Order: sequence, then structure tokens, then C-alpha cells
Amino acid sequence: MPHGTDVPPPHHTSDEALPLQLSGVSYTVAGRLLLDEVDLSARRGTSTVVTGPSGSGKSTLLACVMGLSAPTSGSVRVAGREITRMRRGELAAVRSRDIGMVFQGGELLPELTPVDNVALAGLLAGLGAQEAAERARALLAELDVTTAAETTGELSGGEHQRTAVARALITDPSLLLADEPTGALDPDNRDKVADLLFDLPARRGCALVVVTHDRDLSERSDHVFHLREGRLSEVGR
Ligand SMILES: Nc1ncnc2c1ncn2[C@@H]1O[C@H](COP(=O)(O)OP(=O)(O)OP(=O)(O)O)[C@@H](O)[C@H]1O
Repeated sequence: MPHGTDVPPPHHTSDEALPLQLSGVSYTVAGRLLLDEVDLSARRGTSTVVTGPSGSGKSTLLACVMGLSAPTSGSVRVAGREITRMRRGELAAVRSRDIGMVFQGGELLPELTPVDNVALAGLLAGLGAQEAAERARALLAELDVTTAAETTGELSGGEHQRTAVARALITDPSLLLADEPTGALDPDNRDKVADLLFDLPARRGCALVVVTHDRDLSERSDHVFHLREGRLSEVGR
């Protein structure tokens, strides 16, 4: 076997390197053109923030990426696969295996332990019970959340949101999405969760796409896009 400089660098085909490719995505709701021919690609190992006024369609854009809303026209490719015409079961599999999602309030089940909350996402994606529990414990340790807590409801706000990040990572997704992930946190925890999230593309090789009003997150991001009146444009900095 060759060693050192003879070893070729990791190679990704273009689909593998781009976990998210939106092209010409339009979405009309109640007669209003909310997304107008939106193009957006996110590369592995990079972060992208989408900002825009309240009601401009940022959450709707994420819903199209997750296959929860169907665009009026255009193409949405996740992990190299077109999802806009997928059957429900296939789409659910892409959503649970290739996409991790972090919501503003964490959306965890307060009565379960943190380990069970994280492991549950693994079980739903088809992991065995033992592997799901082992991965959950390892991720929580990595993200500095106590695995001794009896219920997730007793965690602090910051720990709660770090648990939500662990849950999103259990399948090692190529695409990590977050909708206002720091919106419910105090400034100190906001910083810690932001540090953690924006470290993940380099650490795990995923593409991170965050929808937020938080300027601190925009400043940490490799790319910043602004959504206004249906048009998405990259903000030069
Ligand atoms: N099913 C629907 N029927 C009617 N209007 C809808 C529907 N879904 C979304 N909208 C409207 O589309 C607009 C965009 O909503 P969206 O939640 O995507 O915006 P946003 O940019 O994420 O806002 P915020 O920053 O306040 O979270 C809003 O005016 C919303 O009321």
C-alpha cells in the first residue's frame, strides 16, 4: 500500500459533495408567490445561513427541502436524489437518514431521557436498538450533555438544545438543517450552541443550512443568503 503523499485525497462525486441542490424552486400559497425560482446549493463541510424578513418564506424553504411542502415547480435534490416526486415511504427514509433537523424549541419529548430522545431518531431511521443507544450516548458525551438525567425536561436550555443537535446527528446525515436554533436561548447558551453548530461541517463533513434572524450566526457562516419578495440572493461580506 502506498503511504503519505501517495494516498489520494478523499474524493466525492458532485452529488456526494452537494447534499442539497435546489434549482428553480417556486412556491405559491394563497395566491402569493412566496419562492420565485430559488436556486441554492450547499456543499459538504460548509455552512449557509438564510435570513430575511418575518413571513418572507424561510421556513417554507426548509419545508420544501424536507419534502414537507411540495414546490409548485423546480427541483429539490437531497443527497443527490430528486425528492419532489418521491413516494411517501421513500421520502420518509431520505428525511430520516440523510437529513438532520434542529428546531427552535428542540421539539424533544420531555418525559424521555436524553439518551432515549436521541436514540429514538436512530430507531426511526432503521438502526438497531443497541447501536442507536450507543451512538446516542457517544453523541451526548461529545456534545457535553449529561447522560445521567432521568428526563429531558430537567435539562437546562443549553443542554436541551445540544440534545436536539445530538438527535439530528444520530444518522450522521450529510445535510443538517436548523430553523432558529438559538432563538429560545439566553446569550451565553446562544453562543455555545452556535459554536457547536458551526463547528459541525468541519468536524463531521456535513453541509449546515440555518434559517435565522440572529446576526451572530450570519457572522459565523461561510455563505449568507437573503430571502426577500421570493428572491434568494447571496449577501457579499
Ligand atoms: N398553508 C399556508 N396557507 C396560507 N399561508 C401560508 C401557508 N403557509 C405559509 N403561509 C404564509 O407564508 C408566509 C411565509 O411563512 P414562513 O413561515 O415560511 O416565513 P418565515 O420567513 O419563516 O417567517 P418567520 O421569520 O416569521 O418565521 C407567511 O406569511 C405565512 O403566513
